[in-house]
Amino acid sequence: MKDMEIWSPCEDITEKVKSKNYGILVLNVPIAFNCSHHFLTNLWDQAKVRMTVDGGTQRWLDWLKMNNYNLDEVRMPELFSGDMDSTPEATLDFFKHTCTQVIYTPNQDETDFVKALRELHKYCEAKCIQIDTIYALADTSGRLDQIIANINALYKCKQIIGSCKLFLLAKNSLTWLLDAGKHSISIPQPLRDREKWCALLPIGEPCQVSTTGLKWNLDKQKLKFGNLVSTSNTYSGSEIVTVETDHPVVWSMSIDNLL
Ligand SMILES: Cc1ncc(C[n+]2csc(CCOP(=O)(O)OP(=O)(O)O)c2C)c(N)n1
Ligand SMILES: O=c1ccn([C@@H]2O[C@H](COP(=O)(O)O)[C@@H](O)[C@H]2O)c(=O)[nH]1
Repeated sequence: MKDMEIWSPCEDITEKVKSKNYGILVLNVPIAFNCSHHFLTNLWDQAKVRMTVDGGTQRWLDWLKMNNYNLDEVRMPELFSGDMDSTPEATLDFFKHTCTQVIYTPNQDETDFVKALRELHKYCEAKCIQIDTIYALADTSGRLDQIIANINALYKCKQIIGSCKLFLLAKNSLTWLLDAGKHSISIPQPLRDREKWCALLPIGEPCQVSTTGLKWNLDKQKLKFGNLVSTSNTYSGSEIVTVETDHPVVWSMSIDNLL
């Protein structure tokens, strides 16, 4: 187990320069970021590998058109996968004339998201592309089953993408899994100053957690559904939040006004 896992994803996505070793994946969710559209196109353009997942492909094309991008001038995804139940025939046809690899993943025992992670990993291995991070555009509104399935993907992804980190990036939140052990999470000043929300969610299993840097810290307390779950928490002002947990726990934080 590592001594302390260091996280600074807010800085990474806003500065977009710290690590360019990331992949981006567009799920079938509304692309409704409150930010300037340059943020998204930049995140897309600078990725080492781009992927759209089933209905996410149409969402991405529609978003580009809505923002007046010329499709001939935009980088197409390297990969587009799914069981294709949400993709119009015309969109599949469109991709036949591009360099995008279209991968049909019909298995109905896993979500298109999880299957996409597997395909992305295979692609990177085959092309010797090194990525250490994947941002999945995964808005947290709408279907509760899919929201939970997307969180389940955080739990499953280690078996699929190894040590590569997976973040669910929504228009106003960033969510990822903290493994058992110690973590240091860097909190940008605007989030601390505005006392934006953060949460520790023991979704997979109960866990014993200690924290520093939060308004409502935990001291070897058990987080468990049906008992204590740390929601609507916020920051005490410290630049760093530390979390020590004996089992994996989901960390979610507001990124309102950051992008
Ligand atoms: C016990 C069990 N419950 C439910 C399912 C059904 N199931 C799980 S994942 C999956 C595929 C979901 O596909 P995805 O494209 O991710 O979502 P969709 O929008 O089509 O629901 C299906 C059908 C199953 N195979 N096993
Ligand atoms: O309401 C939704 C629908 C879908 N997702 C995510 O997108 C992929 C692909 O979905 P399709 O419906 O097959 O196009 C799915 O696996 C989910 O991860 C979602 O988050 N919310």
